[in-house]
Amino acid sequence: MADGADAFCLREVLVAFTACLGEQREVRVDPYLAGWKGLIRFLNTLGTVFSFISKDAVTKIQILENYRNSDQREKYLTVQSMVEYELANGLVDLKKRSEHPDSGCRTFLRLHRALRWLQMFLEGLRTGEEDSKTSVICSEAYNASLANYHPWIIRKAATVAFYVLPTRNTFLENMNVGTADEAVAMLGDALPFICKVYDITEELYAQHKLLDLP
Ligand SMILES: CCCCCCCCCCCCC/C=C/[C@@H](O)[C@H](COP(=O)(O)O)NC(=O)CCCCCCCCCCCCCCC
Repeated sequence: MADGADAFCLREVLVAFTACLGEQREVRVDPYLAGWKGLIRFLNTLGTVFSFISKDAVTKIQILENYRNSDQREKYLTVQSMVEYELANGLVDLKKRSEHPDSGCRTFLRLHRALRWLQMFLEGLRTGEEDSKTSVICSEAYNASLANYHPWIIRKAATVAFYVLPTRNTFLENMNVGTADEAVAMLGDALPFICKVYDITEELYAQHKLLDLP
């Protein structure tokens, strides 16, 4: 992977997720999307077999960025303000996708579910044996999280794609933060922030009964 301005760096991604957390437990949307964009850049270096995943993620990021660039941008500054604004104005399809198929709330929920996968995957990488298979860590994380929301055909395609992932140490060394051990140390520092972002969002969505948005 080249060392150009676009090269993936784990540090930047983790800093972005850390920057999501506000003092009042608010979750800021811009750094959240920046974190995902960094991850997608990395995903794109892993091969075209992952294109169907990155395309879907990019579409969702774009929907949320469009809200952030619209006249209502302030309402989408944090997940909390987005939920409040969209619910108060009837902008969320609660039972079936119809008038508001791409609400901020349902779109963010898809990334939120993927964040659970990320959390489990990074934790698996952090605690895994040196020569363990990234594909196994990845499928275990996937099966315990996102897979529950995907139809059979997507689960199948994702599982096939995971096979091409390199071994754990090569994967960690590709993160551009030094040795595999250094990457592990950085994951240890950053994972609590990712967990916190996940937990706060989960609690907010549960409180408003939004966890099953179509
Ligand atoms: C390192 C290998 C990365 C493997 C990625 C594992 C996640 C597998 C996700 C498979 C998603 C398949 C694409 C389609 C999904 C949609 O059907 C589905 C539902 O959307 P809908 O309700 O609008 O129809 N969409 C979703 O669930 C959102 C998926 C978003 C996935 C983002 C994954 C980004 C992965 C970035 C990996 C980078 C790893 C770097 C580690 C430091």
